[in-house]
Amino acid sequence: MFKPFTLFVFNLNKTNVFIQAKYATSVLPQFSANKYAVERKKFGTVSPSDIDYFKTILSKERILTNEEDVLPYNIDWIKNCRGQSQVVLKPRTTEEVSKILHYCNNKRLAVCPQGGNTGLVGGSVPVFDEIILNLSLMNKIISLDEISGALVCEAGCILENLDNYVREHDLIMPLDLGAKGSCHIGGNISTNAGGLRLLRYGNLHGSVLGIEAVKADGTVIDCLRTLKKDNTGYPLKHIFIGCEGTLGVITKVSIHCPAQPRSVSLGYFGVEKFENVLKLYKSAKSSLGEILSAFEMADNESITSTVNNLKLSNPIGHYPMYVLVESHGSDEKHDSEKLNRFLSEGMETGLILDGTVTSEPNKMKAIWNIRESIAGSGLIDGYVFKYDVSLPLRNYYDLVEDLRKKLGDRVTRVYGYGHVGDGNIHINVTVPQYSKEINSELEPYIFEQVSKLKGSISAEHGVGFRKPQFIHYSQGDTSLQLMRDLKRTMDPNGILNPYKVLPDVASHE
Ligand SMILES: O=C(O)CC[C@@H](O)C(=O)O
Ligand SMILES: [Zn+2]
Repeated sequence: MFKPFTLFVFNLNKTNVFIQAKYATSVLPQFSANKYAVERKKFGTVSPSDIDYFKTILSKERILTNEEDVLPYNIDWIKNCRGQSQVVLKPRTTEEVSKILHYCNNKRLAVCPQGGNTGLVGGSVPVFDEIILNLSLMNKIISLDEISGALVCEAGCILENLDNYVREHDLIMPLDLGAKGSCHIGGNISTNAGGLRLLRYGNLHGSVLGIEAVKADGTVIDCLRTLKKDNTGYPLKHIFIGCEGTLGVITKVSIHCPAQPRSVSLGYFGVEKFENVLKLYKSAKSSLGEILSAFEMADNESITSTVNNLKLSNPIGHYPMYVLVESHGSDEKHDSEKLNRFLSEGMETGLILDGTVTSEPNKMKAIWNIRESIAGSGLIDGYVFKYDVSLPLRNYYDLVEDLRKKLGDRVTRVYGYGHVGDGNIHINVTVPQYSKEINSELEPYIFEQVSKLKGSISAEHGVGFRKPQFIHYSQGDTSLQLMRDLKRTMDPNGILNPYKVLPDVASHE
């Protein structure tokens, strides 16, 4: 039976348990209700005979059909989107993924590939009743070359587990993000996740050495090399990096792990205004040079949200802006000389008003925890409108101030924080409950402003199903057409993660 898509908004009570659900909207904004119903009919609905077939591939306990068991896989972690899937499949091998997709493609059954389900744009949960293909059991580490740093593993490995593993071999993972304890490396790669240290270690297009992925028809594409250099034909692995599961399901990855830094320090500073944050960034680049591993900012509202809502303690007083500066180096003496120069310059010029610098792992963890908790802290206010944009640094913070003026006390908070070193700011607007009126003031306004400044409407979280109708603010017609052509070539029946990324390519006749 056809079940309509629901974009749910859950209100959270103070203990983080959702207590009620309200519809934000009943159809995807880019489709009229009629068009949507027509689109949806292009896919089949899972029947008992399909389940019987899946039982020939997967053992019983790896097929979830009980409504209660399936529910957590249908809802994204910010409890914003809720699909209506009837079944979760948990393959253990690439061969199983291939057989499942081959079957689904023939039967026109839509599939939503899912990793740790930590995405922020609804890309990892179904829209309707797509089959959820959850990769959590594909979590084996296959090999690690300690000399080259090439790690090969399955897509369902949790990022933090991989980091712990490679650290035993004096290496680290090249990416780190707040969701590290539950996100999967396959999900990170298929969304091209950025995170906290992109400034130092670059993005995943640079770190990923190889990929094994399964196409919609079940064909296994083996690009699982461990080479740094390989100019033989089109660089296919890049097609899967950031495709959000719409062109194929990543099953194995090979990734370059840098050496574990021997000396790490973290500074947390109070700053008077955003202009000074930029000056401090310039100074950090020149004083710290190659050891600068992260330069993050959070405004006062962001820190207040975390400290008040999550009851965390802030080791420094109240300031309009906060900055985190981290160094990864190999020589403690040399690194502290650089840090001292940065600090004394910052204090002499008044750019740093107050702060703390530490190399103690527990203290660094506590400071990072404040920064990493900002993303979830707004949920306690009720509903969070989240925007993840790239902007030229000189305009980085303007939109936050602009929105504060525009929205006034009709919202609970407007706050900005993010990865200054990457020109990527997260703007969060919180309200007690979802409001259509506020939504229409924010969108497309924010995207229009970002587009005018030649920024990106999604810096690192992807497009998912929240933003396809806005993708044109960042991509031109000819680029979009090429993306559609690529989708049609890779997935002619449109079964892979339909309604995500591209507008109007849910499926094709
Ligand atoms: O939730 C957000 O808006 C941002 C999440 C994440 O990318 C972060 O940098 O903390
Ligand atoms: Zn971020």
